[in-house]
Amino acid sequence: MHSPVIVWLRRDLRLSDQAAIAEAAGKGPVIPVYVLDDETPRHRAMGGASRWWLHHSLASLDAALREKGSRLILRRGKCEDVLPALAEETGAREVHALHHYEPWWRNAEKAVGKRVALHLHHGNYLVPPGAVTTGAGAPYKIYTPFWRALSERMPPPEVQPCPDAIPAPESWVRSESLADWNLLPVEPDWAGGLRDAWEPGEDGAHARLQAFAGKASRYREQRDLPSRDATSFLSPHLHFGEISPAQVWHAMAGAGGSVETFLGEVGWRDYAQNVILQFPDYGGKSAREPFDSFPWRTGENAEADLRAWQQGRTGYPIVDAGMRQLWHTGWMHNRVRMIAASFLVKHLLIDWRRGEQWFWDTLVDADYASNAVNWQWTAGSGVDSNMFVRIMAPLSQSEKFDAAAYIRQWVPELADLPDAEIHDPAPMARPADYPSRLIDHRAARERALAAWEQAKD
Ligand SMILES: Cc1cc2nc3c(=O)[nH]c(=O)nc-3n(C[C@H](O)[C@H](O)[C@H](O)COP(=O)(O)OP(=O)(O)OC[C@H]3O[C@@H](n4cnc5c(N)ncnc54)[C@H](O)[C@@H]3O)c2cc1C
Repeated sequence: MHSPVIVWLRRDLRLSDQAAIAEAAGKGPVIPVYVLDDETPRHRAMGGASRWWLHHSLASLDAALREKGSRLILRRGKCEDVLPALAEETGAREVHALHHYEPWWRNAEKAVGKRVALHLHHGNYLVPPGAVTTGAGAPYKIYTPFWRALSERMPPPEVQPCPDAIPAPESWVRSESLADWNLLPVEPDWAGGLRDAWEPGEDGAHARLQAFAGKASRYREQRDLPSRDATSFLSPHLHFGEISPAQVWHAMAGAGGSVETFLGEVGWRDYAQNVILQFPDYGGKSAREPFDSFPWRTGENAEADLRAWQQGRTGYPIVDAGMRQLWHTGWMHNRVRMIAASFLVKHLLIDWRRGEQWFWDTLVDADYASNAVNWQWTAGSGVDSNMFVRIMAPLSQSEKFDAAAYIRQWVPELADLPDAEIHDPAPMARPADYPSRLIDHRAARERALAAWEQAKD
């Protein structure tokens, strides 16, 4: 009998197109393990919405493994301690895993690799991060040339099906209980909206992919309209690796119409990871110098404004609709993410890191790379942008992208207002339970530009 092989699962919770599982299944009995690690140095503990998702995704993966004659072993602790201990306990000589690029995962991979034979495979990005370089061999900092170079390497490799059976060891080692990990909220149970909106797991991911198939060809025309469900809703599934980007690519590439624009967005995910590989601290450190001494607002009033933003009570309907959609479902439409993020940073002059943290805690697709890159892009503090002075006007954005139905759905206090008024209700038209604006747009703009003048000197 061959000695068993451990498969270390992280953000790659699927059985198909999963190179670590495919490789291990060809070598001997497989022990799939998920380690809940909040302890590895610089590890960013998952936020509440991500933990909710993780619970259900692990349950779904365990059920899928059991159909293949296997099961999922759960352990908690530092990966660099847990995995060598598990190898010793089971007699496993090898650990197989997919590459991950968050700084804490790279630390953990180094530490684990010193104590047990660790084999890392690709498969969570269209192209392995770091592999797309300029002619001179340097990594790209800007999306457009990055995407052009990446496109030349498409299509991605063919998708690998799930092995027919995953060989099991003679006996199973102890697993911790998922329920004991307390990943789900209890008091209060705020996850009702998440339960209604999502089906975590590989089946849920493929159901989303199928539902999107009929819409992909009209993506460019409709993706900015928050009142339509015109995007794929694949982000949490891609984040947790319940579906691979290669599977998404191969399923969609032939859809015709403007599907190229959609594939380009999937490429943003690769781009963001490419930035994190170059700047591992990007989630907490602005890439541009003026932002080190930026006069962000702090103190009681700023904290009250931050809370109003988090609760969707800024008095700007499009911002409030987005923030309430986020709280209720763990997801927000991309155009509205841009508007809401810009509003926090420029209208309220609150440090982008406070917004990044809130999104980290509340998004089901919270992703270190995509979140940080998009927040820094919006703030103008990123390697790829210098746009602080481009201040989005929430009201005209709301009109331009026809957000009336979206606002009615998420801000029911305003549901009776006609389209012409709903984007910017006049003081007399505001229902008593809807707040007045935290700050007037023009005053906010002037304050932001003055702050920028001060920071850049
Ligand atoms: C301030 C801000 C924070 C964000 N934080 C995150 C985050 O934590 N996690 C996250 O996955 N996305 C984040 N995004 C990007 C984007 O909003 C979401 O990926 C998208 O809304 C998810 O919806 P969808 O799956 O329907 O996307 P679709 O439009 O269907 O796009 C398909 C896939 O492409 C990827 N993608 C699309 N747009 C982007 C983008 N701008 N950057 C990186 N990848 C992209 C996602 O994986 C997405 O699932 C953020 C955007 C902003 C402006």
